[in-house]
Order: sequence, then structure tokens, then C-alpha cells
Amino acid sequence: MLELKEEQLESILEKGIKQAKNIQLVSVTKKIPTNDPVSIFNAAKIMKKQRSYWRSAEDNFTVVGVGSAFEIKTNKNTYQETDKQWNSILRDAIIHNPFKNEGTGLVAIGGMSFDSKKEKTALWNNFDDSQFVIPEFVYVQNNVEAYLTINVRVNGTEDVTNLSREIQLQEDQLLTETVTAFKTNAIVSKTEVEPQQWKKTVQLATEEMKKSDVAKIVLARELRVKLSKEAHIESIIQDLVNQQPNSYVFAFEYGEDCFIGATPERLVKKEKSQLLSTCLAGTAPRGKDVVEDEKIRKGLLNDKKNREEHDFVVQMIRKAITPFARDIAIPDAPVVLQLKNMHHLYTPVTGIIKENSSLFDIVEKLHPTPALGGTPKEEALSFIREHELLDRGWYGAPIGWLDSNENGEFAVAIRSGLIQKDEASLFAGCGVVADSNPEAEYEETNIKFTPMLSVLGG
Ligand SMILES: C=C(O[C@@H]1C=C(C(=O)O)C=C[C@H]1O)C(=O)O
Ligand SMILES: [Mg+2]
Repeated sequence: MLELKEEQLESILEKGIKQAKNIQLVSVTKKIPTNDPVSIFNAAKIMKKQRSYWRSAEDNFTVVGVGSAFEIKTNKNTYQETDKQWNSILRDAIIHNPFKNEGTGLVAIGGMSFDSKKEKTALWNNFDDSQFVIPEFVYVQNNVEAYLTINVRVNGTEDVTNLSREIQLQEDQLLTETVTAFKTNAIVSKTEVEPQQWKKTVQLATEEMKKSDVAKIVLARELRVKLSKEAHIESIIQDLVNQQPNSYVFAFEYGEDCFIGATPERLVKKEKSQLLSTCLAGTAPRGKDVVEDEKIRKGLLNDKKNREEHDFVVQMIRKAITPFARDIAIPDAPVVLQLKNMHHLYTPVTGIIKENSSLFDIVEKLHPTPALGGTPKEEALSFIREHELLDRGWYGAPIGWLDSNENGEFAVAIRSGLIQKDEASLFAGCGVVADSNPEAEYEETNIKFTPMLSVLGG
């Protein structure tokens, strides 16, 4: 194992302190023995540090962000402004990273709101339209390998010996604290926000589609949940990881609020120049046994309405990435992705990213795909803005991370909820097309609440 000597940390810090300009970030990555990501997340709480958590759906890849060395926040022109600030930080940072693996070096982790043009409510007060943090500590686990990156913001006046001693103490605490007890969460009440009105809006959307060229509109609704006591976030993360093995598990904490969930939907992944995206739309329930599952799977593959919902996403993603990628490969027909609580139609997308296209350029073009917005995009978005009785906040929006080695990944924040102490708002939506039935769509949203409901204890 390549160890980072204490003197080495000191000498890199010293260089940073001497060089310090406006924002001087010093970033040092080292290889460490694997640790328990949830214990690190828990230690961060004890240390009163801001926290973020990400686990990938496909790879055994987890990121835990602790504290905030720097924050990139914007409320307008979100993608380009975030990209610009990130690049300027990268330019000035002193990065010591002998590994260059995914998630090592400088990492920014965060997300954005679904629609910055929709009027905000107090629910999402702690979340900006685009908010990424460069944590003070980043623990990354990639299969059996683990890395710890320490990011320090210096201004030139620090005493290097004291600073490096303080960092060492924090690191020790972060890596040795364990979660003493997992707690079961329990739900005392559930309140659906305007379910009848929601069905009427679905009906209205279908009528709109019959008389205009709008072909799909995704409509979401909210479920308010009261818990018996303050939610135990560590247990919720652990349960999501156990129960939803083929989903991205994420948690972003800002102030006292935590946006958390387990989404099966990748928006885009960038591995150097390799691009991966996913079309995910079209839903059916799980069966009671393998025989019934097989019947449902066949039914979903051959269902005209679900295939239509899905195809809008495939067409749009192909079009959106064409300016940014070559060698785009998309299978002709979807397959079925089986999750714990439901089935989805799934089509993977691959390509090679052209030079000069950043991850944020691609995210900007992709979001929202017709899996969360609709077709055509602008018309669907104005319908949602006008009729949906919901401040989506970060629900349905891109969330993810990026590193200083040209890697990064964004998922679509569905199957999620905003937890505020002993209360939570859960969100679920579905793709409405011209022949949608409001009652059936309502049932579909009920299934989509279950991944979060089951980890909250009800
Ligand atoms: C909008 C959600 O999910 C989306 C809608 C789907 C559908 O209508 O079939 C399927 C997957 C997602 O693209 C959600 O879970 O809230
Ligand atoms: Mg659907």
C-alpha cells in the first residue's frame, strides 16, 4: 500500500499556503484500507460536518463526502456557471493524486433543482438551484480499493504544523468511529397531497395531448409522512443499500434537511471519453412468484402504451447526445429491469464523447428527458409548471459527482424524499400519454412510493 507520510502532507500544505491566492485548494489523495461508508457518514455527524453519500447502481462504487472545503452554488444559468466555477477551481488547485482513479483527486458532489423557473416553496429552502460541495474529506470505495482525499482551503496565513495536526486528528476520528446502533424508523401517519386533483390533472393532460402535438407529460405528486421520531439517516441509507441493490443510493444533507433516495435511473456517466446513458420509462408491478414475474415481464415488453412512453425517451436521448458524442449505440428494443418493487423498460446508451464537451454540457442537454419532463420538452415543462401541485425541488433532477480526472456520473433523483427531522415529503410521478388512465397512473405512483416508504418503516 502506498502510504502518505505525515511529512508529505505537511510539505504539500506548505506549498499551498505559500502559493495561496484567492481560493487556494490543496487536495491530497491516499490509499487507505477499506472502511464502512455508513460509519464514516455517521462519524461526520458526530463531527458536525456536512454530509453527502453516493453509491452506484452498477459498480461497487461508493463516495462519502464530509464537510465543505468549497461550495459551488448558483441560482441562474446553472449548468454553465457551475462548470465555469468548477474549472476555475481545478485550474488553481494543488492536487496531489498519484492514482487518477474514479472519485480520487478533487471531487465535487451535489445536485440541482428540477426546474429553476418554477416558483419555489419553503419546503426546499435549504437547497439551491445548483449546489455542489467539494468536501473536506472524500472517502471513495471502488470494489476492494479505498481512497481518502483531504481537501483544504488555505489563505496563506496558516501554521502548517498546527493545520496538519488538526487534519490528522479529524481523519483519525472519521475512520475509527462506528455506528453504535441501527434504529428502526416508524411511520405514524401518511397524507397524500390532493390525490383526486392529481387524477384530474392526469385527465387534463390526456385531453391536452389529444388536441395538441404534446405527446407525453410526466406528472408527479407528494406524500407527506410523519415519523415517530427524528429519522435515523444512517439506517435509512443502509436499508436502501440492502433493499435496492440495482439502484443508486444517495443522500445530500444541507442544514437540518436530507434529500435521500434510491434511483434506478442513470442520466449520464462519463469515464474519460466513454459516455453511458440510460432510457428508463414504462412500469409494471412485481409478481408474487417467478411465474407471475415472467408473465408481467412479457406483458410489459409487449404493452403498446408503455413502449410508447419508453420510445419518447430513447428518441430524445439519441437526439440530445448526438452533438456531443460519436459511435452512439442504442439497441432497437428495450429489456426489462427488475427491481425489488417493480419492473421497468430499460434501454442502455453508449457513445464516445467528442473533445471539448463537458459533463455539464451533456447534463444540460439531457435534463429533463421525457422520463421526467415530457415531449416536446418545453411544452411539457410549461404544463407541469402550470398544473402540478408540487414544488419538485431536487426531485427528478440531476444529482451526482465529478472528479479532476475527467470522470463523473449523474443520476435522476427519483424514488426519493426530503427528510426534515421527524417529517418527510416523498415524491413519485409517471409518464402520461394520450391513452393514459388516471386511476392506473395513480396506482403506478403508489408503487413508486414503496422503496422509500419501506425504509421509513411503513
Ligand atoms: C417519475 C418517476 O419515474 C419515471 C417514470 C416511469 C414511468 O412512468 O413508467 C418509469 C421510470 C421513471 O422514468 C418516479 O419514480 O417518480
Ligand atoms: Mg409509466
